[in-house]
Parts: sequence; structure tokens; C-alpha cells
Amino acid sequence: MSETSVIVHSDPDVLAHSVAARLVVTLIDAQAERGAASWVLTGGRIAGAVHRAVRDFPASDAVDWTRVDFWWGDERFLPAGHPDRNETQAREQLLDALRVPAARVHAMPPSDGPDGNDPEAAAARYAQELARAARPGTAPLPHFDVLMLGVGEDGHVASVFPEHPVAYETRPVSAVRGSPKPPPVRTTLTLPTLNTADQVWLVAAGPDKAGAVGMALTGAGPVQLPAAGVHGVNRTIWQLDSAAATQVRRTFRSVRS
Ligand SMILES: O=C1O[C@H](COP(=O)(O)O)[C@@H](O)[C@H](O)[C@H]1O
Repeated sequence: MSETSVIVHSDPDVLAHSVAARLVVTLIDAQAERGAASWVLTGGRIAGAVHRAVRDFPASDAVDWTRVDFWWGDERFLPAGHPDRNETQAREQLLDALRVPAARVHAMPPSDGPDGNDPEAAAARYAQELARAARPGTAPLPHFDVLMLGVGEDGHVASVFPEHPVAYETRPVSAVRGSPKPPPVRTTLTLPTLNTADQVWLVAAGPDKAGAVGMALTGAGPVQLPAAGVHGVNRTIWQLDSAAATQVRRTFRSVRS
């Protein structure tokens, strides 16, 4: 049975450190169980704080980082090394310090990559990379232990935006054109793919997120509010700071369903 919980922390710093601690323990458990682990990264401000907290967390040495696969939930379709790429930020904030083998870092293709400035081809290429990592005989996706998501002020997750055609997409990975948030061209895992992760963690901080978080937890539709449409196969954890949680009903703060 899938479980949903809401955990509220006093401020963004405590939130980031708590997510980091939970992440480290979850990856240790996954490696003990399966020998390897996988983490789907996201972009944005609170994700950056989590990455730095993981990097600086003393117990992170208990994870064998050579046996963690890193995937991305979405990417800004920009040239390699561009400072606004989620990949560039994650490398600077975390991956460079962990010395992860290159073969374990599955970045989404950049706009100057093998397909050039063609986001549809880049999305198809990433879908192929996912399929290659899938266990034979399973769906065309690898196992994701933890999939972390930020939550946009408008309720977007990854680069699945409200009322945008990508919110209806059923292929595993999609190009996004006309993103309401810059840059306008992106690539993203789609809602059906996000929902294959063992655990989905939605992490949000700040008062600007309160409306979207509150609506997502009170039954909004996935096209109107993509954050409402993501669930882990086993667990969904909303990890919030108190400012992002002001519109979450108290009864939801430790919901188990
Ligand atoms: O553009 C993006 O924004 C969202 C949320 O970012 P935040 O700074 O408001 O936390 C992020 O989750 C997504 O990965 C990213 O591409």
C-alpha cells in the first residue's frame, strides 16, 4: 500500500538537512538490499540546498557513491556547462565532490549535444538511456529508489507545467516548448514516469509555494496542478518548511493512506 506523509520543518535550512539525512539513510538501505541505489535529481533552489547538505553530511560517507545512479527529472535545454542547467548546478553542488563514476551520471542531453538543438530528439535519446538501464522484462525504465521534486509556485513539478500539453504526455520523456518559466525549452520525465519511483519526495520552502502545496494536498487534478499528480509506488513524502505549509490542513501533516 502506498503511504503519503507530510513533514514540516521550521525553516529551509533545517528542511534541507533533514532531507539530506533521510536521503543518505534511504540510499544506504537500498544498497544493502539491492547492491546499488538510484536517485532522480531535480533543479531549483531547495534542491541546491539539499545537494550541499548531502555533500557536507558526515554520514554521507556511509553511501557507496560509486554504486548510485543519478538521473534527472527535468532539464533546461541549454548548452553543456550552462550555469542554468540542472546538471551543471548538481555537479557543482554535489557530484564533483562525490567523485561519482561518469557512467553513473545520466544527465539529460544539452542543446549542443549529439542531437544538436532538437529537444524532441534529446528526449527520445534520454528515453533510450532509461530503457538500456531497465531490468530485462520490466517496463522500459530503471528502478528509481528516490525521486526528488521541487514544487513551482504554479504547481509544476520537474518541467510538467499546469495546463501545458506535457501534462497529458504518456511517453516516458518529453520535450517541453513554451515553458512558462524560463528557459522556454526543456526536457522532462512525464507524469507516468515520475510515478514509477519507489519513493517520491516533494520538497518545498517559502511562502510563495504555500498555495500550490495546499491545493495539491486537497485533491487538485494533475493537469491543473501537476504536483497533485505525483505519487511514489511505496511512499510519497511532502517535506516542507513552515512557510510552505501554511495552507496545509493540520490533518494532512502526517497523513498515512
Ligand atoms: O525550473 C525549475 O524549477 C523547479 C522549482 O524550482 P524552485 O527554485 O522554485 O525550487 C524545479 O523543481 C525544476 O527542476 C526546475 O527545472
